[in-house]
Amino acid sequence: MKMAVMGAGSLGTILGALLTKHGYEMDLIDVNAAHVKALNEKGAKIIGLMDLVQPVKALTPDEMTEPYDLIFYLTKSTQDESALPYVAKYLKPDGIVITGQNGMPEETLNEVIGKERVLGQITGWGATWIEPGVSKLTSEPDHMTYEIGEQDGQITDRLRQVAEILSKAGNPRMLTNLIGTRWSKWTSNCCFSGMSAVVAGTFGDVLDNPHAIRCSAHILNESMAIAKAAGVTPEPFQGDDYAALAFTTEKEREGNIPGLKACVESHRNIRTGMLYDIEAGRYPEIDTTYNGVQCKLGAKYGVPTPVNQQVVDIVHQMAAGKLKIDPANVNLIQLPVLPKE
Ligand SMILES: NC(=O)C1=CN([C@@H]2O[C@H](COP(=O)(O)OP(=O)(O)OC[C@H]3O[C@@H](n4cnc5c(N)ncnc54)[C@H](OP(=O)(O)O)[C@@H]3O)[C@@H](O)[C@H]2O)C=CC1
Ligand SMILES: CC(C)(CO)C(=O)C(=O)O
Repeated sequence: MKMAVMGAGSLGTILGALLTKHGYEMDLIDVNAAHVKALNEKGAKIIGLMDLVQPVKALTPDEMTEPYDLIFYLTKSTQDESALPYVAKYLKPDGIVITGQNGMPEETLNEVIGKERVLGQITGWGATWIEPGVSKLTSEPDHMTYEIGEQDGQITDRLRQVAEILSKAGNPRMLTNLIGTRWSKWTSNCCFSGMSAVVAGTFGDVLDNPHAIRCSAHILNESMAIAKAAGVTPEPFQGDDYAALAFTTEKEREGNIPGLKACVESHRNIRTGMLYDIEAGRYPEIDTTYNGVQCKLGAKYGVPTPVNQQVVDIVHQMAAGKLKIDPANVNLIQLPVLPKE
């Protein structure tokens, strides 16, 4: 079986290295020529919570020649436009692509690749690209989870086959409600990655700021209202029932905040990749993965998203250099007034 990781960055370098180590024929494909060179010459070096140097085969998209049976798709959503045409061109007619991106990425892939060839993967671990050839694993290796599913919820032979492959790089679980599980992770990302950008800090900085965590709670509320309007049943994610944290009154919101905080307490050191992107002068995933998608879906289903919209506006202004990367930006967000109880 001929396989590739498309977008061998933070996550993809590690996934590609681990699958290569277990004997799979893997190509690590990435636009960063210096990274590709280092991977080929020195191997993939994994640091942080894993210590591994693994010889790998890497190439740039322009060097692709052979069709693939299975492609793990791990570029950022802001790179879809440049990466997906290569996936479409080099995927066998009966091949599959599985997207491990955050957000709700399947729809975008369906349009370019065709729904019948697209599977979804919720990546439950983190990594940071350090320099050419090097990626840092930021989650414990035994917490490297992959929740994978067919878009129609069937447990198929090909899904089992992907689970078998991913079992060599962590712990896969097959889902019958991919979108329901995605919804909860996506909600969590919008609450904490979105607000991590606004507070110019870590998830812990969001947790410790009373106004910021209330903003996160309202983002969750908007997301759950959209799920209801869209007919989606959110599933618990990593044991946390985000849907149960929705509220209608101020009293309920305050009562639910400790539960919301508990969902990410163990991730308090994470700083959203959107901040790194803004600092590096790159456009962040706000419109294509995080709160901007909430606003688009809210508009589609007639659900107001005032807090998500303010997060999007602030991140846009930060990315355009019109607002400083400053924790005080959180004070710009105004919350909707709720009945007291
Ligand atoms: N990092 C994490 O901890 C987690 C990330 N995710 C999600 O997974 C996805 C990937 O994230 P992450 O690994 O951090 O992203 P990275 O930016 O680290 O990796 C993406 C890689 O794709 C490369 N790339 C860009 N354009 C193309 C192209 N046209 N063809 C091939 N490669 C390309 C990038 O190169 P260059 O940098 O030069 O543009 C980069 O090396 C995102 O959706 C993210 O939200 C999900 C869970 C955890
Ligand atoms: C939260 C995290 C680090 C992983 O899901 C992420 O992808 C982001 O905010 O950029």
